[in-house]
Amino acid sequence: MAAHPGAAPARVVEQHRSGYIVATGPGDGVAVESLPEWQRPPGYRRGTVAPDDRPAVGDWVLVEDGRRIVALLPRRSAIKRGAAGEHYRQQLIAANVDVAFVVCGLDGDFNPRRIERYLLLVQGAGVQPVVVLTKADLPGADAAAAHAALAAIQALGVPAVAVNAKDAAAVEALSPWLRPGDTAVLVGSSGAGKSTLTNTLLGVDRMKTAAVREHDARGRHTTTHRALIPLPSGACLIDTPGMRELKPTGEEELADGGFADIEALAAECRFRDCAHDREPGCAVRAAIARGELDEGRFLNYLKLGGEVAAASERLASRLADRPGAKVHAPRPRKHDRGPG
Ligand SMILES: Nc1nc2c(ncn2[C@@H]2O[C@H](COP(=O)(O)OP(=O)(O)OP(=O)(O)O)[C@@H](O)[C@H]2O)c(=O)[nH]1
Ligand SMILES: [Zn+2]
Repeated sequence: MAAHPGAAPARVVEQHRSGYIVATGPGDGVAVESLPEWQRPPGYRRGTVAPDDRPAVGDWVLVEDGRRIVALLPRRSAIKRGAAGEHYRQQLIAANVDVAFVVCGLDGDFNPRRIERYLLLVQGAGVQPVVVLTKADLPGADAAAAHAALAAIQALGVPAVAVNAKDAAAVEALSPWLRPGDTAVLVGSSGAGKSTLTNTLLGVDRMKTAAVREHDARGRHTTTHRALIPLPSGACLIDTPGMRELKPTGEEELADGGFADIEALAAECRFRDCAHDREPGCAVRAAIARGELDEGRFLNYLKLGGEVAAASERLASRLADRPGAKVHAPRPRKHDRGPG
């Protein structure tokens, strides 16, 4: 900020190919130019500016003359995903996110394995997860099962609530994580209730207001489908298409991502390289046999651990290919042996 005394901070609410829409307050938004090196020129050369060093939705930037970004301010969290393709790439989806609501319906689609996956991915981004079980009102939703699911998630130290996403009471249930200045995202599979919850959090009045503002003639850009949405509570909700398909980046930690208990058990196995299969003295198998560890969750731990390890390897070889590249190196794993 000292280098740009004439510039003012603003937050990125939309990202486009040629530039950004930034806002200095709820509901406003102006198109600004980005730094030339953040744009992809026609003959885009690899390694010009790493995607990580370009702003994404949720980032704070400095804007000069109200129309030109001159700097990207440091971010406190970043949601990235491993992008598919021949070469490993990381794609930055959202920045400065405080809380991720992991949305899962208590209907036939309820799947603890999927929740475990999202918890791991969210943790990798440095974001607080909160599990939101929707469709608690449906006759198909078994109250006892819902209760057990909530208790199991809370036992991992993760807050969890059950709601009817269509009911305004859901706003109250999520209010502890939607204080003024908080930034939230919704993740979860298709049909889980993310759009429904977004509409409920926005409130009907707010939606109407936004629609009216679209017609204002000040050249301001206001739409109802923007990527960063101010909520009536004073919190911000980031809703970008990329958010809906998260894959491990290779930077996740199984111990911090909801599997601390299994990692602790594995440390008790007789053999350091125990595959927890048929080895004697396996503490993991023993816990499963005693009914203290859910086998489905253990198998998911192996599966997710394999995905993280594979992504981590691709990230490492990517780094080796491009010594000068500014991609963050994976943190050393807590255990030098991967699961499985
Ligand atoms: N009764 C009831 N219906 C719900 C609830 N949450 C979602 N639904 C319904 O479930 C369907 C899917 O909800 P959406 O909000 O569109 O799901 P989504 O997560 O946004 O799905 P995608 O846009 O495909 O990612 C809709 O018909 C909703 O009305 C709930 O808590 N209770
Ligand atoms: Zn073992």
